[in-house]
Amino acid sequence: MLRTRGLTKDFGGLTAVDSVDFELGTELCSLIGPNGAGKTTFFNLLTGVLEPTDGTVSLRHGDDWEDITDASPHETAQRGVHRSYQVTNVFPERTVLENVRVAEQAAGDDSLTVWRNVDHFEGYTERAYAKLERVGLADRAEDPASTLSHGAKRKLEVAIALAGDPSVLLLDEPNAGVSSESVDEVRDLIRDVADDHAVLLVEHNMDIVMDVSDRVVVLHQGAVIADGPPEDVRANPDVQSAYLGGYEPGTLDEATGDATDDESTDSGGVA
Ligand SMILES: Nc1ncnc2c1ncn2[C@@H]1O[C@H](COP(=O)(O)OP(=O)(O)OP(=O)(O)O)[C@@H](O)[C@H]1O
Repeated sequence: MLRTRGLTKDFGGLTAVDSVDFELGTELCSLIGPNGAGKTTFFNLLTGVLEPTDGTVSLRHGDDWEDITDASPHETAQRGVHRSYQVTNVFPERTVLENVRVAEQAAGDDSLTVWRNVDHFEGYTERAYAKLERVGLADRAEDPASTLSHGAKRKLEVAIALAGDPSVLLLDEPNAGVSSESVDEVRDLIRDVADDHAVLLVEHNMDIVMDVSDRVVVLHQGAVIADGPPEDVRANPDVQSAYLGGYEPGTLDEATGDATDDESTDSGGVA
């Protein structure tokens, strides 16, 4: 679906992404690696947020590959590559439904009139509602987004990323800040959307990565050091020394240094 060849990004003297050859198929592929490995930079190159120093990004349409290296973020999204962000990206004062409807309109032909609330946008509303049903937020449709818990906000971000029916989903730490009670729900949602989308997931929670992934790619200092099924990657000595550091299932916080926040740190705090 999405392919890179020799993809490279230099920031001054630092090579953040180093000659990466990568191809995402119709699968759930996780991209892991230590802090600073280049994961976010790689996402930014795939989505046109950053221009590469070298290399190409291509998107598959049937038997053909379209070079989208120079496409803007908007053009990349229009071609069916959507992403969710590490940092919450919702309009807090708008309702949950409005947030998704705006994303549907932005993906459609009404991007200049996104906030107009008139009946002929019914189609967008219906499509937005369907996304909320998919992520399990239909009962919160009319609530302001600010009243959602961290976990529910993450689900809303996935619904926003689904708006416009992309073929490729790039999910950037969809579990960041999610309480331990909601982690399983978000994990199930990630697996569910992978049924009909090619998904590239950046995730620090190794239990989730090992559980949901069809394939795991490991970045270290901008380069791919391992690529394969989760069990092979977990057993790879290079990966163990660069990143996992003795990871055993159920011990992720010790392995990655990551922690999940309490839901109460969020503004709304609704479970
Ligand atoms: N705009 C920038 N200017 C200069 N250096 C940058 C810029 N963005 C990222 N870097 C550097 O590039 C390297 C890769 O950063 P990046 O954020 O892509 O890593 P990451 O794997 O996403 O890390 P994390 O897991 O902490 O999110 C880091 O050394 C970072 O400091």
